[in-house]
Amino acid sequence: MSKSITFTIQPGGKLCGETRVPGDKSMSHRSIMLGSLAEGVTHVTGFLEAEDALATLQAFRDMGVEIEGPSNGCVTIHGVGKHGLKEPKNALYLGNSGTSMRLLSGLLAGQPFNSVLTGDKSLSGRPMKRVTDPLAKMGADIKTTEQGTAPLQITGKAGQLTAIDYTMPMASAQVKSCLLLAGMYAQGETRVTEPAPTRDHTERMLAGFAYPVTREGSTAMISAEGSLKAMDIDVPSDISSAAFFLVGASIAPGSDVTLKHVGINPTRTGVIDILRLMGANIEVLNEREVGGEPVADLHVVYSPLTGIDIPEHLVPLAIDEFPVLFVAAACAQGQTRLSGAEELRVKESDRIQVMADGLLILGVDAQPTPDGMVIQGGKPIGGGVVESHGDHRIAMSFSIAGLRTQAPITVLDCANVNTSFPEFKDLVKALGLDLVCTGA
Ligand SMILES: O=C(O)C1=C[C@@H](OP(=O)(O)O)[C@@H](O)[C@H](O)C1
Ligand SMILES: C=C(OP(=O)(O)O)C(=O)O
Repeated sequence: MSKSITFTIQPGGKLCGETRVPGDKSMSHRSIMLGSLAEGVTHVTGFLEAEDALATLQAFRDMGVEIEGPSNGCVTIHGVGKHGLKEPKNALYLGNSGTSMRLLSGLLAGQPFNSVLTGDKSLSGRPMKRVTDPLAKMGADIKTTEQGTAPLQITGKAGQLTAIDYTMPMASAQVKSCLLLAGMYAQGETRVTEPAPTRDHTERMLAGFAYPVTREGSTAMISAEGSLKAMDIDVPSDISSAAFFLVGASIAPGSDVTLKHVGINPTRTGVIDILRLMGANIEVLNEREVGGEPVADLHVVYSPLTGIDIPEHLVPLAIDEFPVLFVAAACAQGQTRLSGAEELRVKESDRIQVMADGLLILGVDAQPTPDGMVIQGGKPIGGGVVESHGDHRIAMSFSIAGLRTQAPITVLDCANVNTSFPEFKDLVKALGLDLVCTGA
């Protein structure tokens, strides 16, 4: 991947029009995983054709699953059944994708073959003990580096995993999903309790594939009793990608944007709640249910924002949206304070430090704290050159900031936008952002 892609944004634009952002990344990963384990043929539409989801797709091809596509978001998966995966010939390379690595570690722990999971520089620095420790309690054998990072060397323990009753120390859908997938191969009932609600796409999709998974309060439960029946999946647009337009339209006077067919699962809509608390004008229209997931069109019109103390219960429900919410805070009158979000430090980059560094370059008073940020907003924002640190959400967030800076902003190292949203620059330009992409 080239490091030399640069986005340069001229100030003063606004966003107007209608668009459909690409498919949900979390659901795209899970559609490949569960479709591969199902009996029969699963058809997926709306699949996210971006590097992270494609890494998952390639990993299952490497384990012998026949997968057609993707073509225009359509993927056909010829499921091999719960016990049909084959030993991959080489290490499974998962690129930048934490979701792929953590969910696969659980799934592969109980297979009758060994496997190795690797990733790029960013993924190779992210904590994996959060999955390998509870998996070890189930009888898994997974070696990490001394720092608890990838590569993960998995010795398959088919028939030897036992269920655990585990309370997660952090609110993580990746850890929960990893353990539920391991629980499909473990003796007894695996119980995973979350300290706060996290995205529940794994549970919903398992139920869609007719695999028994139950819930008691904050505990999800699964066992090895069951099989997956192929189904058709329509992946809605990713609210995490829609978030760039929700913030962009909210901060740029004259904006008026409609985002079609967005997934509004309540475990994902923290960004709407937070923006509304700040004074944003967002309407949720045409609510419907598609394949077990709520979907709607979102209409957002410019509205002056005010700083708030972000309620901590909303943090896991907006976890990937904080980089762009920091941009909203920089444009909001008064102080915005985020706490309880230390997880942001272990994403594709340290999203607290990297955003604070970039905002300071633009002249925004942004004070990082161990678990969040305090931003004094509402003052004029300058231009300048900021680094994305190879993190897709940082690159797109600073591009959106260009709607309100007083001079051009240049965002370096933007190739990683392909991780989750390759169409970003085209869609945002079509709605009115003056963005020029240079480099190759
Ligand atoms: O389960 C998922 O698909 C994801 C869960 C979240 O990570 P954590 O579970 O580490 O919070 C999120 O940040 C990530 O982008 C996708
Ligand atoms: C954190 C993210 O993804 P992952 O953990 O799958 O790399 C993200 O997309 O913002």
